[in-house]
Parts: sequence; C-alpha cells; structure tokens
Amino acid sequence: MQRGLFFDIQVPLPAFRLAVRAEVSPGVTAVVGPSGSGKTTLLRALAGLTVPADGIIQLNGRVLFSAKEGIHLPPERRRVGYVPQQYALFPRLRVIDNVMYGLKARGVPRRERRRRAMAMLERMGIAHLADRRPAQLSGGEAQRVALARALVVEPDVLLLDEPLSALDPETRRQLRSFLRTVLADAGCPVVCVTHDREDVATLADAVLVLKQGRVVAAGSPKDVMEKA
Ligand SMILES: Nc1ncnc2c1ncn2[C@@H]1O[C@H](COP(=O)(O)OP(=O)(O)OP(=O)(O)O)[C@@H](O)[C@H]1O
Repeated sequence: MQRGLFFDIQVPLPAFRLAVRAEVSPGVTAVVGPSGSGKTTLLRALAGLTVPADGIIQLNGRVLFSAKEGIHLPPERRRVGYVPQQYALFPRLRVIDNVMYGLKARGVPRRERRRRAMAMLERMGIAHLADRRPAQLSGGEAQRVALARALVVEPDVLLLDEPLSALDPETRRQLRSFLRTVLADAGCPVVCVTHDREDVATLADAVLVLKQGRVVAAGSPKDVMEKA
C-alpha cells in the first residue's frame, strides 16, 4: 500500500480554478503563496469540507475522493486532523468536550473518549484547562486545544491553516518550538499553510508554492525560499 498523501484536484473558485497535484511525504510540507491563492480551499478539500469538481485524493492508498468513481468520504471517515485558521473551537463546550468531540463521530465509547482526551491534554501540557470554555483561554492555550482535538483521533495526515498567525510574537516563538516537537511526534504527514518565512525555515521539510490556484514551485525549503 502506498504511504503518504497524494492529490490531483480541481476546485472552481470565482476568480480562477484551483488545480493542484502533489505528493506529500511524511514530515511537514508548508503551503505558501499570496493571499487568495487557494491555500485554505486546498486544505478544506483535503479535509472533506469542500467537494472538488474533479480529481482524486488518496491517503496511504485509501481513496478519500474520486470524481470518476463517485467517492467522497465525509470528514470523520478520512482519518484527517484539521486545525482551521482561528481554531474554530466550539464556544459552548468545555475544553475536554471539544477534544472528545471527534472521537464521538468515530464511535469511540464515552469513557474511552474521556481517557484519550485527557491523555492528549496532558501531552499538550494543558490538562489543567480541561473544564474551561474557549473564551477563557489565551491564544496560545486555544491553539494547543485545537491541536489536541485534531491529534486525538490519531490522524493519518494533519492539516494546519496558519497555526501561529493569531498569536503575539512572543507566544508565536514559544509555540513554534512546541509545534516542532508535536509534529515530529505525530508520526504522520503534515500539511501546514503559512505565510511566515520563519515557520517554513523551522518547521518544514518541503514547500509547495501556490499562485492563483496553481503550484508554481515545489522543493526543499532552502531551494524554494531562496528563489522566492
Ligand atoms: N466559499 C467561497 N465562495 C466564494 N469564493 C471563495 C470561497 N472560498 C474562497 N473563495 C475565494 O477563492 C480564492 C481562494 O481563497 P482561499 O481562502 O483558498 O485563499 P488563501 O490562499 O487561503 O488566502 P489567505 O492567505 O488570505 O487565507 C479567493 O479569491 C477567495 O475569495
């Protein structure tokens, strides 16, 4: 079975058509590009939240989407962890319930959901926040909760949309180094949208550059960023 993520998809957008093809190997692939180039749309399509007009998405040899075969697995059946921009935590749910949420959709019994969610909060260093609501969290804490919620389902791929952009510079620095460790431990490929060169330099093993919905450059961070 082929490991990693492969996609070749087309999504029509008002101003252009997103048409991207790439193979994502284990490690962190940064997706960079100007505002409005289709980065978030790509992540949403991989997560199953946007349906491409055409193409295919395969994860570890499993078909998540195939226009030709009429396959479109819903998000909860993809084994994909998605951390959207601004994290999208459920405001009314406590931290622990936010983290347990994805396990429910996957049919994990309640006691086991709680156990796994607490273990993940401990791993993220935020077990003491389990009973708080999202409004009672700092930006850095909310980001850790969002990561915990994405990772608790043991995804086959992790999708991060501008994971550090909402944070102040000091918190961003701290979380970047924390994120580096978490991503190395996650053991799955990571696709990370960012506009921050520092993120690319410290986190990424590979880079894809999108422009107007097309991949205009791809390669190692050093090669790609030197030319950018
Ligand atoms: N649901 C939607 N309906 C209509 N247009 C959309 C929708 N989502 C995105 N677009 C448009 O598609 C284009 C790509 O948007 P997208 O959010 O994917 O870009 P991006 O590269 O993530 O941008 P940014 O860096 O600003 O977050 C933009 O022109 C945007 O206005």
